Amino acid sequence: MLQPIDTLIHARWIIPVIPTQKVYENCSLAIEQGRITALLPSSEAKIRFKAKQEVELGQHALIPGLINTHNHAPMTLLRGYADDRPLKEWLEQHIWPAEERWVGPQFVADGSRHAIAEMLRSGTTTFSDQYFFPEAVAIAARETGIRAHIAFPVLDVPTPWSRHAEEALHKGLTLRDDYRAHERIEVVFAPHAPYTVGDQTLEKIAVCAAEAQIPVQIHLHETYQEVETALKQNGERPTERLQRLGLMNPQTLCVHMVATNERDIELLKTSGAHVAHCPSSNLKLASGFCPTMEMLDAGINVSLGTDGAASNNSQDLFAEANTAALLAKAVSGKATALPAHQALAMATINGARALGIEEETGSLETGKSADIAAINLAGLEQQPVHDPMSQLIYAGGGHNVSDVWVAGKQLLRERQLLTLNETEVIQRAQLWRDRISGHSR
Ligand SMILES: CSC[C@H]1O[C@@H](n2cnc3c(O)ncnc32)[C@H](O)[C@@H]1O
Ligand SMILES: [Zn+2]
Repeated sequence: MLQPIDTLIHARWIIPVIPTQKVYENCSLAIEQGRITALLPSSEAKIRFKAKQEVELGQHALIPGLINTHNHAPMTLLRGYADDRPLKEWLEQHIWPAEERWVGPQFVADGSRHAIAEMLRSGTTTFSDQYFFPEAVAIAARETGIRAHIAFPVLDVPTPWSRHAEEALHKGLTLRDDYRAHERIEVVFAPHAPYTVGDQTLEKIAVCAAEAQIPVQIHLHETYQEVETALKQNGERPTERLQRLGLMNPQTLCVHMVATNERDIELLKTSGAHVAHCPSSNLKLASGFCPTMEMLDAGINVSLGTDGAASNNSQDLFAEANTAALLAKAVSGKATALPAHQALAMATINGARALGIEEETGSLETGKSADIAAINLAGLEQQPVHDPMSQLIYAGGGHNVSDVWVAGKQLLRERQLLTLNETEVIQRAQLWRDRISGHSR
């Protein structure tokens, strides 16, 4: 008697990420009620299961869905708006004025749906987002089926979403309450950066986060200028300040960590805080190089993020994995640094650890949520396939992703989005472009 299940996916290769470096050939994943129930040879799967839906992916690699641990999804609508400038000038003279003028619930809804469409089409099944009107980002994630960490922004200064930190905290915690029981969406703290949030607010967040076990993410040590200014102002490095305020711990995700010294690495190591590495954004804004190999060798958990589309300008986490691997070699002077399997781990299981959801996702293990990406390796540019892991990181990219599932639900089939209307997403982006460009800067 065949065992009834929901979905059976047969693939040429399955790369589960855990166990590390393992590649299974001609195997299948069985899925029941959104979870992986078995990973076994296809020959056995076909005589053991009767699935409602059976998918044959004879030239594909199945991997855990990618986890983008730092994004500002709605910024897809500002892609290309102010390129080729350093961070401070980019933010203060271009992005913040544009956000003040244009950002509202509809901008965030349209931009989020656009980013989610791009992420799903490049194999991302979970993203962590930090942006104004997080209610609208959460709705976009809820409606499209992707998994999300909605990191609500807290700044002491007025923003399009909040007049002051008090209001941001109140609105954000109400939103967290609204999603308390949601299986794919968690709402967490995002104090924007040490230079936009004062001690009092950071301390408040630290106490609340520790009490209620809420993750925190913050832009940290993004540039040398940030660290130098902080040292001049109060004689403390931002990492030391966060440590003093109770924010360096395993619930904190430090985004960027470019301008680091030995003391910062030691603090990251002893505190158990995580690092979100955003190599394209760091390169494009000329912020510097995050010493990822030093961090990984010290046992620090380093994940990957695209950052927003205005500073990348892509939402493709495969591209980040590729850039991270190449950059690590260049920075360390060692070709052995950050091999393909480690880059893939950074884009998957390390991301899950950074968000505190490693029990749920980040690898293709039985019992975990069926968050899966299938990558077609049949193309000219991927031949011959000596090592599928190598093709994924060094010879592929998000454009080779064919199918995606989140919690067992298929969201992408043969590159067609199943929960989003691609034409409508493009039309909304063009409408925003017309609005923004018709207005003097
Ligand atoms: C508080 S919502 C997010 C806020 O952050 C801005 N932002 C985008 N990219 C970066 C970056 O690399 N460093 C610092 N701040 C960034 C975004 O424009 C929003 O204002
Ligand atoms: Zn950012």
